[in-house]
Amino acid sequence: MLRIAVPNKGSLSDPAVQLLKEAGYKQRRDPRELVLVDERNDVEFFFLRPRDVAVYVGAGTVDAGITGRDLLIDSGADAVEHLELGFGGSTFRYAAAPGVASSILDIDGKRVATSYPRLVEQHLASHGVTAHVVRLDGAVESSVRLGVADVVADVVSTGTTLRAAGLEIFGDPILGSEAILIRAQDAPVEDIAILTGRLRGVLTARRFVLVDYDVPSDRLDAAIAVSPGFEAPTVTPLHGSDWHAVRVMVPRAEMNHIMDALYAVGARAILTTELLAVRV
Ligand SMILES: Nc1ncnc2c1ncn2[C@@H]1O[C@H](COP(=O)(O)OP(=O)(O)OP(=O)(O)O)[C@@H](O)[C@H]1O
Ligand SMILES: O=P(O)(O)OC[C@H]1O[C@H](OP(=O)(O)OP(=O)(O)O)[C@H](O)[C@@H]1O
Ligand SMILES: [Mg+2]
Repeated sequence: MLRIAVPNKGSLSDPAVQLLKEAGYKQRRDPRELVLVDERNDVEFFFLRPRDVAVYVGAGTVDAGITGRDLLIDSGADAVEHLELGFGGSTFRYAAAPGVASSILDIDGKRVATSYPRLVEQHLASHGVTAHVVRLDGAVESSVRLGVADVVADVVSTGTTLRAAGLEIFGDPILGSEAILIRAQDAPVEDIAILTGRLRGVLTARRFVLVDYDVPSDRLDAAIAVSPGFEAPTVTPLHGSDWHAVRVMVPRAEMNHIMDALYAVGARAILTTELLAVRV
């Protein structure tokens, strides 16, 4: 039975559970459940602290897990990124009071507060900067006001928390992070092929929609040129007429522009449908 680690709390937990549900897996009803067996899919889910997911995967006690790229790097675990999951996006940045620092080199000799000490130590070392890293559990932004650090290094999403603490981002981003599926370094990729295929299927279904339209046969090539589709469009002659019906996968973000362009070349009865899951 495949063993998968899922974040039990924090920003990654709800979207991870939602993704697994859409991929056809059973998920827990009670947030106090620690383990859930999905017999039908031959998978066992372990609900773990997001920070600990990489530790278990690295130790090989679970086959794969969902975590953040920043958490994976900070864990130092022997696990590798397998698939980007398209949620939980953030950047990891340095910040300080205005005027204190403008580049990473200005951190030299200062105190840096963070909940991601390994990630920050690696980053400082790779730039030849020596600093004193102060490890905190959270609410890192308060460390400057409270006098335990000169600089913070933390997850930034909207930047609201930093602004509220009177801090300003400086230097280049340390990391761009998002939720990822990880696996043990030397675990066979085939073991998680079905899981990977299902997750990819949901991610593709979220990015694309299905567009159907009818088009006069002499406009067919022009219409196909507007949206060539994922591979090639499905084209069917309409009975007793010189029209064709076309079905094509279109990036969700382009959907309205493509519908406008199809209408302009003579397509009619243009319909867009949501996809639930896809195998390509
Ligand atoms: N706004 C955000 N705040 C914190 N983490 C975020 C945010 N957006 C995305 N993430 C990602 O979520 C992961 C951190 O999740 P984690 O559960 O450890 O912290 P959290 O969401 O801040 O929850 P907690 O309330 O336990 O601090 C990281 O991969 C981080 O990049
Ligand atoms: O850029 P923003 O949109 O403001 O989000 C980023 C903030 O959110 C998280 O804190 P969280 O609320 O999880 O508290 P914590 O620091 O105790 O983890 C993170 O650690 C940052 O502080
Ligand atoms: Mg947090």
